[in-house]
Amino acid sequence: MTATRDLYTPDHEAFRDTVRAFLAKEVLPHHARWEQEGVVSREVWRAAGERGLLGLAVPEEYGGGGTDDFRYSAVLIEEFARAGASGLAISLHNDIVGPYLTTLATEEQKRRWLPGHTSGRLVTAVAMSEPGAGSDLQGIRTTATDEGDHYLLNGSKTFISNGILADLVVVVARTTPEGGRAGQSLLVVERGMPGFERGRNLDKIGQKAQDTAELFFRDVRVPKENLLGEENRAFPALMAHLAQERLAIAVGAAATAEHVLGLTLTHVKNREAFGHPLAHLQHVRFEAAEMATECAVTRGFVDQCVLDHCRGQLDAVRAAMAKWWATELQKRIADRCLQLHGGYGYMTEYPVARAFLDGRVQTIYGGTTEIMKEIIGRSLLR
Ligand SMILES: Cc1cc2nc3c(=O)[nH]c(=O)nc-3n(C[C@H](O)[C@H](O)[C@H](O)COP(=O)(O)OP(=O)(O)OC[C@H]3O[C@@H](n4cnc5c(N)ncnc54)[C@H](O)[C@@H]3O)c2cc1C
Repeated sequence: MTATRDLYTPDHEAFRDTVRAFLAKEVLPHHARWEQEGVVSREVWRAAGERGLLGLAVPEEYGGGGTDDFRYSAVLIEEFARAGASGLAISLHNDIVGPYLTTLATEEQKRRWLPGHTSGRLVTAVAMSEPGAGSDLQGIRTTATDEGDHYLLNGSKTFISNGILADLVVVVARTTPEGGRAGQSLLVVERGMPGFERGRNLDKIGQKAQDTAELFFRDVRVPKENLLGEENRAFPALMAHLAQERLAIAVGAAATAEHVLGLTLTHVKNREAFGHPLAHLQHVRFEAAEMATECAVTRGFVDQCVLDHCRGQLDAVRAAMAKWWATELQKRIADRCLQLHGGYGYMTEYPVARAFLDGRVQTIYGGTTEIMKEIIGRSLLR
């Protein structure tokens, strides 16, 4: 079933070995405990930094990997997906927050934040969503009022990944009341700033080891030195990075779908009913055939998008296509594979059950399937 992939070189595959070794030693032995605790340890972030897995795209002078080759990120994401290691939000840190810091930060800010980002000393998050604004980010109500040498930040955010552990949070706030999209800015809020408080670690149906939290800002004095990029220019900055965020999610979705299918093929070969392995049933063979075909077609498109992204040619529309298609596929495959496991599929000790639960959010965060279709539809019917 495995097709040859032209995407990776031996160097990428060597990096894959590093990631696998890290997962086997530092992540998987602890994951069940983290799921109970609702959060991963700080030590695992440090360990990831020591192994060179953080800040792959950050220049070496700040302790990063110094590569602009997104395929290394793709390898990392694939291996985390295959391991079912949904607790450590490493792709969020590397592929989503990282680019804001590397492309928008001043030299002084880079020196302040990037060494911690790459060593795992500073866990990062991005806070856009609010109780009243998710898909429609124009509705953001968090305000940052100019007070001379600082902004006074007020408002709240919700569903923020790494929300409990984060030491640096890139917050989208309104700096111009009537500016619409044009009136928003990015501020970096640091752990310990007076008035910055965390709410509950939210109780989710999946990704149990991942901390997802509400954040509250009450008269937080954010120094002007913590403005990231230009004032009132958050929207173009967000748009510039969304394609990579969506591609990263699509890469994980394609890898998870393949992995879950692989587990299921093994299960139906071993599980007997009516005197034969389930795999002898034509229905099961057709299920397997359809799913394997869908995975293979998806893999081709997602790999092409990764290559396009490496060449600087992935546009928002194709990233949206990859995101909605691959995550909807992941959802369908997890559901069908769970069914083929029968009652065992409903037991959380089985990886297929966890994949079903952990993967459900993939069609929601990073822009919902419906918003992806809006982006694509608009581009076609403008
Ligand atoms: C586990 C988890 C982690 C997250 N991590 C982060 C994070 O780190 N940082 C962050 O900022 N946010 C994060 N989010 C928030 C996430 O990005 C939002 O949940 C998502 O964008 C959807 O917004 P919403 O929940 O407000 O839903 P809504 O916007 O209220 O949407 C509800 C439904 O309406 C549909 N809908 C909305 N508008 C349209 C439209 N124009 N056309 C058609 N249908 C539409 C949506 O597709 C959806 O089905 C996270 C969410 C979850 C669940």
